Amino acid sequence: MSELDRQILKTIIDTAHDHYFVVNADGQVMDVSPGAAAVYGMTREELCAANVHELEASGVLKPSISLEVLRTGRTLQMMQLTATGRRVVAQAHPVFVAGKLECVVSRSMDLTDIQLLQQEYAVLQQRFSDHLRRNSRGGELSGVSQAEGDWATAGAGQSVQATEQYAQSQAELRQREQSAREQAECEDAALELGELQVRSPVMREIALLLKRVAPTNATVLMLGESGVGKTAFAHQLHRWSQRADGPFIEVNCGAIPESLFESEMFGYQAGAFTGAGNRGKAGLMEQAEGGTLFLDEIGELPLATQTKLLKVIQDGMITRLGDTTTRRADFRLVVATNQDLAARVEQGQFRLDLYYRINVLPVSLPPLRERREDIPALIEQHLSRLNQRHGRRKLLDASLWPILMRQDWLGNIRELENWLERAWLSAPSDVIDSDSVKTLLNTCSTNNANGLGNSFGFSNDKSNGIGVTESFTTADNSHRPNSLSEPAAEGAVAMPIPKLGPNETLKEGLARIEAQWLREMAAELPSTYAIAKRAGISQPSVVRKLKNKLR
Ligand SMILES: Nc1ncnc2c1ncn2[C@@H]1O[C@H](COP(=O)(O)OP(=O)(O)OP(=O)(O)O)[C@@H](O)[C@H]1O
Repeated sequence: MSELDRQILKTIIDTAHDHYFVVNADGQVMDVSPGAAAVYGMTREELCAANVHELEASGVLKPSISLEVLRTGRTLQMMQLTATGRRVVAQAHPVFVAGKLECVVSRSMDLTDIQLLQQEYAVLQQRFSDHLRRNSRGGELSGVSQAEGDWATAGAGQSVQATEQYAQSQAELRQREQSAREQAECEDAALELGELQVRSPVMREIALLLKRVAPTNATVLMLGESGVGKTAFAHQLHRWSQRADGPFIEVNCGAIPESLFESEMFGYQAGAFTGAGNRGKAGLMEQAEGGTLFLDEIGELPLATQTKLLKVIQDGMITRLGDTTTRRADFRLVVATNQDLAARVEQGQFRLDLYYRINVLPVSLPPLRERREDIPALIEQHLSRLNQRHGRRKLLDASLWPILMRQDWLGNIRELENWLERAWLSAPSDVIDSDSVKTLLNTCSTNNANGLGNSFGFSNDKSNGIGVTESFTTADNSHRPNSLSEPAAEGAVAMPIPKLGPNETLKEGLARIEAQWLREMAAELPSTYAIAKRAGISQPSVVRKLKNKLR
């Protein structure tokens, strides 16, 4: 390479917006671009004297993409979190000379600034439209608003003033952004959320509300679809409450047979019934003494059982089966359901008086598709759990993030976790990329036309080998998956949209398809637990659906 070529290359690297890393086959850093220093929190000289093994071990590179490329010999792209807290998307390419991997060139782009700019842009746009609205109302502009209006509509002669004002407004925005970040950090610390990932404003509001009501003894009713986190938040409510040192007793109302409800919940005296034994047993309500009793799937309780539960709630007393003495019920009641209890009351399937008793503090947890901001943190947390559990360190390729963010996750967080586990297990290497989970991508649920479909809602971009949405035709159903419990065959990713019957409503059509799915799964899978796992819903929901739909 001539001196001129070298200088041209150096100028390109030194002045490029992206940051470059060049690493030799042993992982020794050969060169970095000057901008990399700020992103990785070390000087260029320090970085050039280091080895990527050390940089990864000390947390400067989380993870080192160059190491992955040295291991796999393949081009990779992934998200990195740097030691200075910046999020970058890194791309690394192996360089082969005569078939031998000689070095890795990686290029990273700092997304933190882009995100900041997007936020600034949104705020500026908002200001601009506010300004237009004020103007169109013909109102007088006040001092500050006048300035805002001026830069937004400045003509050529006012450009210097407009630029200064723009710079000032940017500084203000940065300051606001910083204090919002600090406030969020303070809130997190105050909330002590433990394992719970709560990023979306709506979930932060809910968490704050729950923390506020935790010290009271008020009954909380958790509402929301299956898998949204009702149990997880009930548990957190208990941890925040003054009963945190007491037990948290979780009861799945859908899983207790009606005939056993009383003995399970209230307990029994010695000899109360055949087989009761001679020592008696404390019921679940007694076991919850000093703590929290969490009744999940409360909508599943039969009417007769609802009456017995209501009596305990009203009287605050428990009587064991076969006993004459009563004991004080000392627990905080938290209940949950994914059903529309008000509708069940109207249909005569749920007691109105019990409904009022439990509907003291209703808290609705929105489905994951309505708070997609929570998805990245949930994925990161579960991935790190899986890595810990299996003693490996698999990573998610950056190309998968937007795909996973787009999914509707009809089974909510449970489905997301199950999917991730399957992806983790299916990926042959330490990088989970769209190639290694190609068939699995079809098994994510999405809110497509039939609302139940397992086709992945990609665009028609086939270039990445996964974005195919065409339906099967009757003439070509050779790609159709054989069964619902198996992922679709490679290359076949969409299901045909079933037609509604001539007089069938949408609701009836959906129920018919759901029943058909369940029938097929019940025939193929060994247990309701296996069906629940496959369908991404809870096991009691499966039992209830099988009972209702297959009648
Ligand atoms: N905010 C969260 N952060 C981290 N994990 C969560 C969060 N919310 C829920 N999860 C996890 O998602 C999974 C499903 O949550 P959970 O069992 O609480 O849902 P649910 O609404 O009670 O479901 P069901 O109605 O089917 O009983 C669990 O593994 C839980 O730990």
